[in-house]
Amino acid sequence: MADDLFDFASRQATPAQRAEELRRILRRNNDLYYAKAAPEISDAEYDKLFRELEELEAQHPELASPDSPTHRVGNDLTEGFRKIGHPSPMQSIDDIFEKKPGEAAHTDQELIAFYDRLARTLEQDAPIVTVEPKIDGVAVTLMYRNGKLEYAATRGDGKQGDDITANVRTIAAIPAELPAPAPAILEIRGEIFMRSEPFAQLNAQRDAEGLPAFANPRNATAGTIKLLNPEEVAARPLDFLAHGLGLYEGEPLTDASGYENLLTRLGIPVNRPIIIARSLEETREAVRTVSNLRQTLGYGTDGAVIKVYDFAQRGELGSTARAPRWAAAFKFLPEQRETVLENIVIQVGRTGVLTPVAELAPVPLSGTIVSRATLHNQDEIERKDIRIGDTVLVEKAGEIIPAVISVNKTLRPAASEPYSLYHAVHGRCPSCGEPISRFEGQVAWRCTNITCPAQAATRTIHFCRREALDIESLGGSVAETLVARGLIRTPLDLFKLDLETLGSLNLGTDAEPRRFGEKNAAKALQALADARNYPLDRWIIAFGIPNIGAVTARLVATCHRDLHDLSRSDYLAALLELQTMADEYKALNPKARANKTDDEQLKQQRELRRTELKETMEQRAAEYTRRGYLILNADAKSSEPILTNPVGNVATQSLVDFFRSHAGRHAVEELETLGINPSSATYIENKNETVEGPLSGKTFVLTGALSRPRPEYEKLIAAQGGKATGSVTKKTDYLVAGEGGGSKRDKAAQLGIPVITEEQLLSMIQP
Ligand SMILES: NC(=O)c1ccc[n+]([C@@H]2O[C@H](COP(=O)([O-])OP(=O)(O)OC[C@H]3O[C@@H](n4cnc5c(N)ncnc54)[C@H](O)[C@@H]3O)[C@@H](O)[C@H]2O)c1
Ligand SMILES: [Zn+2]
Repeated sequence: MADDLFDFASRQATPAQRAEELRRILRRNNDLYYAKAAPEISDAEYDKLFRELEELEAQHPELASPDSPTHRVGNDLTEGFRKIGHPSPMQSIDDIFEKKPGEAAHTDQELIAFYDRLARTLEQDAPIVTVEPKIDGVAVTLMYRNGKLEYAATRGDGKQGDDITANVRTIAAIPAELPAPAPAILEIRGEIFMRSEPFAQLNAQRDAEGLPAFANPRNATAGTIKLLNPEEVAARPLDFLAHGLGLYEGEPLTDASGYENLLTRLGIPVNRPIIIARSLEETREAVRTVSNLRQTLGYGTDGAVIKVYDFAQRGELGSTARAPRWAAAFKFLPEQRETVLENIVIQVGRTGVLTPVAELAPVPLSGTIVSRATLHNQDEIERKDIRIGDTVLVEKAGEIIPAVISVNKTLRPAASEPYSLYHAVHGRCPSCGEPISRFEGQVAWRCTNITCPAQAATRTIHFCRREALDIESLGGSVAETLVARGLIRTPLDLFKLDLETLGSLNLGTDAEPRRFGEKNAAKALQALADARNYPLDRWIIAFGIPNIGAVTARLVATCHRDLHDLSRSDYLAALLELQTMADEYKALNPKARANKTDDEQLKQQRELRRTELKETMEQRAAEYTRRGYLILNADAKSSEPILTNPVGNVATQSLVDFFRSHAGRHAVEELETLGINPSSATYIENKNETVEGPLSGKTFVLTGALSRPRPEYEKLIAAQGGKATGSVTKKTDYLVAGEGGGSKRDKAAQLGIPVITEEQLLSMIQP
């Protein structure tokens, strides 16, 4: 199958290897989908991998394992939320597919098998089931005690979930109180989701504010219910529908109709329609009915849920660790079509991300004519080997933007070439012509130019944020308008605005003008005047340099006097040079297998180079080690120089790149012209001298196996006024020893230096 994800790997690997690989991929995508609400692959792709693993585990029972993703529900637990134990587990639902993609025959085969299994287990020819739309949202449980909403929780790991009560209280569809007589205990299971129309409005609004759009309503919902500020949640169009029951104490409930009636009386919105089917044929028909209703429901659905009608029969069927045996989710196939990919164009988004977009020969798909599809990023293009001129399979599922699923390689033109986004744009941003780059650990190519026209509004909004220069009255839609009306091209242009221009700025339309006003303008200009004197770290944040957050910005500000100093930083240059030398030193290690040789001359040459490198490193680092800006010491065993870069290699590179880039240099020059040179409020000339603490004047040596990395202890000791050195001498006050550490222990014993444990060290800091 040409569109098989990772099919190359599957042909090479043994079943055990493939199972491990699939589990790894599924776990990663579970985390992206449930905990981070930012999936990277489509549900259909996920389902295919999941099914492959299920089949593999069925064929090779020895490979089965209870912690395989096939035996667990995906885990959405996140930090920052109280955990709530579920009185009965919140489960998933087993999928059944219409047919395998590309397979014409066997339609409904899995549905028939499911129904047969129900009939057999229940010893009944035609068990009654219900069929209802499967809502593509986020599962939630609502606990009502004596008619009052006690808490709301996510599914979590199935056993316990995150307490999202405060957020759920903002959802209008969920009653806080139920009309009497209410059951003593009523635990409602249901779905929080967004309807298509308000979702589209939300995205339009985000786009106007320069925020990234949500890929689909489910992601938007999953992200929203995990926001820490309920006020923000209240502004999002969340909705709710009930579809299940947890703990219950009240008038007896025996079946799906009783449940539906009870909830209707209590004013809890129920997912409808719930079609009752009394035979296999009726079930198949009901599934078709739900499928045909899809376009009219007003919310995204990816299937129909089939459930046994009678509650006693549900009990009889029971459940597995992951899902009930009395229910199944019939997954609809998303509509797919083949067409020719005529060209790939690169769009520069408002945040600087370069997105490849396919231009297609127009095809009708799910009710619209599709002529463009997102290709996501270079990695996706490579993974699917998509080339210009290819015949591709395009899919549109729900409201998601059309996507290219696979390539029909049998129709590939002979002259086609692999596609490279980087080469297509000659390594430069199509909007501003500056070099593009990739962030550590991210797949997207970006333009990081602070003066890129495509990003003017987003950059200005960022520049004005509270954590940056706190000019919030000029952020948001005001920044948009300033850019749209050509009054600013870059954030720095803000400093050139005058009272009259800003005051008469029209925030409305030509027909309905709305002036920014003199009073607001005066306040904004005052905020800009204040910003001129804000400390260096806030300016570093304002520049929006890749990989630089508030913590790094603050750290960098302690090592530089002002922007002028930072923009020509020898310290950052030294860190990069030292890292390069340390890497070369390591690469020449004679003990490394790659360096095994009998060539004595070569060995000598390498040794010479290593000595030279070590000396150069020590010289280059000298000033900064003395000032406590970095640590360079030797590994006890190999005497390999170890560089501890407190800024981090990636961040260091990012900063250096920024200030060396055309755009960065230009920004610094422009600030100079404007008479702005932000200075550091936290600059420390010599970090070794200034720190006073419980360890002041004490010298430590670390040895043996410690529970934390050694550099971490070194930092800790330095932060408390102490000093950590590499070898035991008369000047050493304490040897901190974990397990092992033989020679240093001997030396300490010889010199009568006390040997202490990690715990003793920590208690010296915090008795
Ligand atoms: N794209 C990705 O990277 C990725 C990663 C993980 C999971 N997924 C998707 O999630 C699915 C697995 O997620 P899951 O375990 O939550 O299962 P699921 O979403 O397929 O089905 C179970 C859930 O359906 C919900 N539901 C909606 N309507 C319902 C109704 N009418 N009746 C009963 N329940 C209803 C319930 O909340 C229940 O928890 C996969 O099949 C895949 O499509 C995608
Ligand atoms: Zn650009």
